[in-house]
Formats: sequence, C-alpha cells, structure tokens
Amino acid sequence: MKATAAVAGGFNLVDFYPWLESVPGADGLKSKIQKLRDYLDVILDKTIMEHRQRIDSGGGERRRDDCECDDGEEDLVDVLLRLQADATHCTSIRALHLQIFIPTKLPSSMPSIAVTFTFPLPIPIPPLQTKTIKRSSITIISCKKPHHGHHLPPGPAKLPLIGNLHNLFIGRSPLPHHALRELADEYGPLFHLRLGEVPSVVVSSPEIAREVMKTHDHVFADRPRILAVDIGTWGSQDIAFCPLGDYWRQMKRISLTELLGARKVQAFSSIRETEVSNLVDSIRRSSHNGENPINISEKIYSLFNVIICKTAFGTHWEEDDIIQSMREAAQVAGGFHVLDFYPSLEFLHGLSGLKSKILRMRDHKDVILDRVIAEHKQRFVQRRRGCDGGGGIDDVESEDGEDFVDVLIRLEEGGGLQCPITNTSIKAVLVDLFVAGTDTSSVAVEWAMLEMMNPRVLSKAQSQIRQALKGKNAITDKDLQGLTYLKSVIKETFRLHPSIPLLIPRESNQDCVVSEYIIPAKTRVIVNAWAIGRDLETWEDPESFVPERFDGSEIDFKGMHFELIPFGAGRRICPGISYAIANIELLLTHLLYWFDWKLPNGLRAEDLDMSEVFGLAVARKDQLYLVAKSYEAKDLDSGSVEMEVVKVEC
Ligand code: HEM
Repeated sequence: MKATAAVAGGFNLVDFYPWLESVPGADGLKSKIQKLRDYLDVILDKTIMEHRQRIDSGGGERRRDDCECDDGEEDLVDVLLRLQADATHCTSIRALHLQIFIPTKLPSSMPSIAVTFTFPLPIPIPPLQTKTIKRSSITIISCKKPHHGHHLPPGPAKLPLIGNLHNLFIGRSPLPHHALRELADEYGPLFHLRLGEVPSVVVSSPEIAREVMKTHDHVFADRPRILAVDIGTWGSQDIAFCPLGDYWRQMKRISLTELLGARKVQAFSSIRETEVSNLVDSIRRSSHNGENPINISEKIYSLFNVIICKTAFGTHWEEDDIIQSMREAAQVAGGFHVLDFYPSLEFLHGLSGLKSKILRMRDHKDVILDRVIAEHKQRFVQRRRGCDGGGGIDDVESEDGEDFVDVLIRLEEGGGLQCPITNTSIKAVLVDLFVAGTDTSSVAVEWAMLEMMNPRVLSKAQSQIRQALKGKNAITDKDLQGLTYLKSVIKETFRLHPSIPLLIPRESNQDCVVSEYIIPAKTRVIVNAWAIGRDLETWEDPESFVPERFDGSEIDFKGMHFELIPFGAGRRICPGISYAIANIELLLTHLLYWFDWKLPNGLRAEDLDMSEVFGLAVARKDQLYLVAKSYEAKDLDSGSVEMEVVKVEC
C-alpha cells in the first residue's frame, strides 16, 4: 500500500513524458506497478472473499436502513459489495469517484496522498447523497451521481436472473396486489423491483399516483409490450395496450366521442333497460318461488356479456368458444405471467405452449370477427345504396342504432383519418372493448352485492330506492339521479374492490424524477389502486365497508381524486366510465328495487371466504349464491310478497 501511495504521487519520469510508456522497461515503473498490482490482487481478492462469505452467512440480512446509515457496522468493502449486489444502481451510474486519503509516513516532499480513482460503468452508485464515510484509514469523500443527486427508489435486494420475482411469488400472498402492498409496507409508497428482466416501480399512495398520472402523465402514459396481449390484439392495434402515439390518440378520441361518449351511452339505454328487465324476469323464474339460491355471479356476467355484445356487434352470442377466448384474453392481459418478465426470451412463450394457445384463440376470434365485419359491411353498402339520393356516404351517417362495428366501418369508409382504420384494427378494438367492458363491470356488481349482505347497508340502500321509485313498474336512467346512497355504495365498492387492482401497467418513455427518486426510461410502472383504496393515511377504518364516508364528500372516481382511481387517471384513463356506470347503476337499482336479498342457509357476510382470483379483473374465487325475496311493483305500497327459500348450495 505504501509503495502504491508512493508511485501514485505522480512524480515519476513517465508522468511528465507520457510517450515513455510505450518504451519497454522505461524507468522500470511499469513492471514495478504490475508487481504491486499482482500482489494486491491476491490480498484484496482474499479480503473480498472473506467479506462476501460473511455477508452470505447472515451478515447480508442487514436491513436496508441499517446499511444506509453510517452505523459503524460496515467497512468500505461491505459497502461496495452491498452496492454491487444491488444491481438497480448500475442503470443510472455514469462513474464513481473515490478519493482516498492514505495517511502514512511519506517522503517529506509529499505531506499526504489524495488519490482519485474513477470507476467507469457498471460500478454501482450508492443510494446516498454526497456523504463522508470514515473507515479506518480510508475516506470516501466524493461520489458523483447523475440526475442532480437523485437515485432509484428503495426496494428489496435483487437476485441474479430473477431479480425480485421471489419477493412476489415466494412466502407472500399469491395475489400480486396483496404481495405488492406488503412490500410497500416495508419499502414505502414508491419502491423499485426488478421483475425478471423488467425494471419496475410500484406506486402505492395517492400523492405519488398524482405525480405519476398527472404531473408527469406525458412520461408515464406508454404501455409495456406484453407478448401475449400483443399477439391477441394483432400487434397491439387495440386502444388499451397500443403504444402512445398518433394511432392511440386517434383511437382514444374515437372511443370517447363515437363509441362511449355521453350521447352514445344515452343511445344504448334501450339495450340496457331491456336486458336488465330480462334479467329481473330470469331471477324471478330461477328462484322457483324462493326455493333455489341463485348463482348471482353467473347471472350478472351473462347480463354484461349480452349488453356488450349487443352494443358492440348488434347481436348476442351464447357463452361459446368466442366468449371463452375473450375471457382467456382477459386473463393474460393482467400481465403477471412469469414469462412477461423475460421479454428477451420470447422463445420461452413458444416452449411453454402459451404462444400457440394465444394464436389458436386469435385464429378463432379472427374467423368470427371477420364474418361479423363482413356482414356489417354488406349492410353498410346496402344502406348506402338504399339511400343513394346523391348524398353518398353522408346519407348513411345517421348514427341511430349504430353498434360499435357500424361506427368503425363508417369511419373506415369515410376516410380522412390520420391513421387509416383496417379490418384488423376494428377486430383489435372490439376485443379490447369486450374484454375491458364485461368482467370489469360484472365483478364490480358482484362485490357490491356481496358487501350489501351487511343488512344495515342493504336496507338503507333499498329504502332510498323504494322511496324514490315508489310505484314504478319501469325504471329508466332518468330515475337514478337522486339515488345518492347507491352512488356511495358503488364508490365504496370501487375503493375496496377496484375491478383492476393494479390498473393496466404503464411504462416510462424517458428518465423522470418522482418524489425525489429517479425513474429511468423504460421502467414498468405498476399503480396499486387496491392498496391506495386501503391506505391508512387516507382513509379512516379503511378495511370496513362504510358508504357513508362519501356523504358530503366530493371524491369520485373520474380521475381527479387520486385516493380513488379504479378507472385510472390522466390520458390513459378508462374511456368507458360513463358506459360502465350507467349499466352498473341501472342493474343495482333493479336488483334492490325488485328483490330483497340474503345469503343462503343463515350465512353471514363475515362467514364468506373473500379469497380472490387474479386476472385483468379480480373476482372472488367462489361464485356468489344469494336468495331472493321478490317484490311486485303493486306490492310496494301494500307490503312484500314473501318467497320462501329452502335449498342451499354454496
Ligand atoms: C367497472 C368497469 C371498468 C373499470 C373498473 C375499468 C377500469 C379501467 C382501467 C383501470 C383502465 C386503465 C387506466 C389507466 O391506465 O390509467 C382502463 C382502460 C380502458 N378501459 Fe376500462 N374499465 C371499466 C369499464 C370499461 C368499459 C365498459 C369499456 C368499454 C366498453 C372500457 C374500455 C377501456 C379502454 C379502451 C381502456 C384503455 C384506455 C387507454 O389505454 O387509453 N372500460 N379501464
């Protein structure tokens, strides 16, 4: 070490005549240094190995906080090994400058030695501000970092190859939104993970959600490419997963103005009202005078399936292969398949059989949707011919009774779009709307019904509805305005059970500082709306279902209040909010107006297993069976018609 210090002083002949370096053996310095280095190599390798062994045998279990503070436990080798293990820091480092003072007896011409080593990439950069750490005779006094001192958010240590997948899948809840909340409890509301190959951050507080989805929305509005979804949507030609760009902008605008806007939601009201009335009849029939508990989950799902089919395609398919393949598409869209975390290993999708399964599902959808589009195009041409009074395409632009396919064909035929619509993009958008519009709404109603098995909430909701609609035989959208308690029940349901608990993943398109941490470009951003809805600092008694918490509160779910974001926020916000809420409100009003509900066999809500299954939309694992006591409109004045309930199958 002394000898190293002496040559590092820079008073050697070769330092003044750099060209001498190429002269073999000039002033003997090179060979001297090489000898020194070889000697140090042996000693330092041994030292590093000993430290590594100590860390591996338990010293490595130190908590992050302990490691970061200058607590006298770590020496310099420990610090550097810890940073090396935490590979996340490699991504943002430019260089690490260590200036080392070696206080030793030196030639009198040199009062002390200050040697600066500059380590190039990928030496990891420490997650600390410029800071002095004294360790025996060595002092790190400067540490240059990019991004003005910002570093990555905290997170658990990464393992080679799998990164933090073990933190998600081993020893924690099997449901990603639960596991991620547990991690947020340890690492805070913004933490960093490497999921396989994918650098990710997880957002678990309203404040950080606001920063990501509002302040820096332009940075975080892209979507990661999820292979299964990409194949299933003909190369992400849909709206939900297509990359930010002109195509997405155009299709989002079309979805908001032509497909799901207020005018269109109003235009679809007759489909909604007819189908909900049909469901009421079907429940009356299936309850067999109250003898059979009803599988309400199935009924609700079928209803939303019919409604979306009719609004999208103008017709309705029974539950068959295509519906099944749409449902399976929803499962893979969750983006938590382990293969999604190894994008460079696409061939694994092939080996696992996932790719061929998705291709099979897509081929099946291809056949059916090609046929649907061809039929609609034929009808479009006939309508154009029928009204060809010289007006051409304008004559068929009457939007009455248009379903989604009609609208998209009209826009395709009309031309003039920045990004032309093709049959393939129509198919991708249809799959999107079907997947996004069915399960999401049906699980919301299912959770609402389940939470209303709390008799206090149920009777309060029913008495407001029955009071407001007293004597009505037909209920329409217009009757729903004043149903404030029902609206609070829906908000509370979304708070505790957001249909898509982790929203749809986002991806950053450039480096960005959030809450004083740097989030590099191409980081996957997961917003845990489920954890935010249960945040202890935001909500009082967050685990309880209390719709009254919204009394007199302005909080709603339209993307302005980041404590409640079941539909997301910012430019990627769900365009189907009005459509979904119109369906959900009408259905719940009918269910509560026409029937009294209870759990079969004297069960209470707290007896139910609330376990969930993960997919794009998260439903309860078990289907919900309920018993209905039916009311006829005429009975609302004169009292209830009792329908006995006997059998229980749960
Ligand atoms: C309860 C019902 C629904 C819930 C909870 C829901 C939730 C969501 C969420 C969380 C997102 C991602 C937002 C973000 O990244 O910030 C989303 C996007 C989307 N939703 Fe919904 N949704 C529902 C119903 C619907 C319906 C009925 C449709 C259409 C028929 C629909 C179509 C879409 C589309 C196209 C996107 C992608 C938007 C984009 O990426 O720009 N959703 N939805």
